[in-house]
Amino acid sequence: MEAPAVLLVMGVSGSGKSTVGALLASKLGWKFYDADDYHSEENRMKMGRGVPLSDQDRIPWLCSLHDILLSRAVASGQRVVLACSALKKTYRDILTRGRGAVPVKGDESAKERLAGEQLLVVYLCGSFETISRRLSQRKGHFMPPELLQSQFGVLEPPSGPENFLQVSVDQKSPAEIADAVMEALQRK
Ligand SMILES: Nc1ncnc2c1ncn2[C@@H]1O[C@H](COP(=O)(O)OP(=O)(O)O)[C@@H](O)[C@H]1O
Ligand SMILES: O=C(O)[C@H](O)[C@@H](O)[C@H](O)[C@H](O)COP(=O)(O)O
Repeated sequence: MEAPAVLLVMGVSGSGKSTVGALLASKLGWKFYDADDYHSEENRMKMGRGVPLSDQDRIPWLCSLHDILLSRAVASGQRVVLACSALKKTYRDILTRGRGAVPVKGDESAKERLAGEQLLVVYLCGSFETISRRLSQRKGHFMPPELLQSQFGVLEPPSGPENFLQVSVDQKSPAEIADAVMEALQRK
């Protein structure tokens, strides 16, 4: 398999995406982006009021993550770790291929799309109990812990043919999770 240019660290709120993603980027020497930093003010306010985002709220955000971070970075030879909830398969498809999933002949933007194999999904899975406990202890974040149930409701864990690794976060520290991902990357 071609080495991935992008690691997409995904999972529900509180699964450890930001913490583990930053650790992985530092181990790999890759650029780290946190999708939370790219939400519109409306999206942040909505989540802050305890209302889950809809597809309509998420799709423009995911398209811009594809356009401004992933396709541009990969086209310029950068390697990137992106922490992003990416809860549904269609959201991951948008991150990988942008708004149009299928390249259109004569469409110049097609060359900026990422081949599926260039993106490896790192799925951080964990129990509601563990993640909810961690979220209730997290300070200074706009996402209210009450939205966790809806995140599990929307979650579509990756499955074949998606290019992914799955790591359980229940019994491991962030450093142990990052080490497990690094080992799995070496085996790929
Ligand atoms: N494996 C872990 N073990 C213990 N605490 C963790 C672990 N991963 C993350 N945390 C803590 O849980 C909270 C949520 O982690 P965070 O990285 O913000 O998750 P996310 O980015 O997925 O919302 C933070 O306070 C973080 O320090
Ligand atoms: O699609 C969504 O509903 C949001 O992106 C959500 O999944 C994300 O989790 C928030 O941005 C909170 O940020 P944390 O994941 O860092 O808690």
